Amino acid sequence: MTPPDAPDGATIDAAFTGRLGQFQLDVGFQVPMRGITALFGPSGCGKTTILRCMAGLQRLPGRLALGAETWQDCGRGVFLQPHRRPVGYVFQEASLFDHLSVRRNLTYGARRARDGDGGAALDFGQVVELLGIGALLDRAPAALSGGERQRVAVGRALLSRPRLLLMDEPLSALDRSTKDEILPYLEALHDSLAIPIIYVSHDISEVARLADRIVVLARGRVVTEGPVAAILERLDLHPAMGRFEAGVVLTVRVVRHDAEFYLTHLEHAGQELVMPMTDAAPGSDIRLRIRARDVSLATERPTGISIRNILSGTVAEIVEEPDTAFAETLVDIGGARIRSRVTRASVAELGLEVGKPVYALIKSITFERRNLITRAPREG
Ligand SMILES: Nc1ncnc2c1ncn2[C@@H]1O[C@H](COP(=O)(O)OP(=O)(O)OP(=O)(O)O)[C@@H](O)[C@H]1O
Repeated sequence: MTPPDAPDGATIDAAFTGRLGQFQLDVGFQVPMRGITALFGPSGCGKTTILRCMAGLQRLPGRLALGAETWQDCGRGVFLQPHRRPVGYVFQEASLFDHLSVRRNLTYGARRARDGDGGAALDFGQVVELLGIGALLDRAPAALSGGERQRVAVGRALLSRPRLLLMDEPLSALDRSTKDEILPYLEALHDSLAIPIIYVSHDISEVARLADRIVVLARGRVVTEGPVAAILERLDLHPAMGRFEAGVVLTVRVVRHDAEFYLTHLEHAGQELVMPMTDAAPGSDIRLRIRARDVSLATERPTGISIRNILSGTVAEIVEEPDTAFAETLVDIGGARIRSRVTRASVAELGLEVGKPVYALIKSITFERRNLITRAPREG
């Protein structure tokens, strides 16, 4: 299945300004018309409102263009009504018709598309295969698990032949293990679809795993926007990004598998890493997420230590957090950077400063399978 890709350089250009009760929205962003763009930010920052504006469900002054197609331009009196916008919308809770089978729920979406406006066409069989819902077709929605319901909701949205897929915290109502079950399907969507996805989430590990780009929001405004790897290594975004889950994504090459110890050996810029065995093929690139709190620093290469991943690098940045015990550091390991959260006391004791050679110590165990993507990130 190789749907046509968006024309090179085509962008989604969105800008909305307006007041809703006490809330003031004033946002503008331009993102590639391909891949997954995450809208990330704390509760109440305006993520859902932006999606609703994009779908035309909320009418605020502004502008929305997909490539050469303008859906809204208040300056020119253009406002495409919601039912005329070829948008697939997936909500937190799948809103399926309970009296229809899964098959009829899916074809309901497909029927709507016949007099629709085109969009990246996927046929019924392709959608069913992509989402692994073939065995569910004759069931009633009441007989589905939460994860299965969400997959059917995504399938229904896709069969409406959207030109834009809007997903509003599609995993947040699911428990951890159901999330893990559904994430690979969302990754598959990313890899097979030409349809751009705007993905709302306040879970940074989900965003790190799925998204190509992040628009960081706070209090109705865009704090910053850019490729996921570049945004995640920014130490100055603490207030907007949260501390506990802070970390980076690192693209590494799979070198070989070690069946005896059940490990996979990886390589990044000439340095070796290991992780619990994955099924990714040797030679392929995978994406790891490494949390700052899982990385320690040493000024000499330690010996007699159980940690397998010891990467040499130099300190690129240090941000001490006033009135706390902690400092965030960025270590350049040759082309990529790793974040490490250490105490300010360690910074002082080890004499850490920009340019100082250090070793970043990462426990193998932190490379969890759910933090993996078997592809290199697309950066537009
Ligand atoms: N129609 C409305 N009238 C008044 N206030 C509104 C309206 N719609 C949204 N708001 C307010 O706008 C703010 C942003 O809401 P929004 O749902 O977009 O946030 P969010 O970032 O999606 O939050 P969450 O992550 O909790 O879903 C909130 O303070 C909300 O109460």
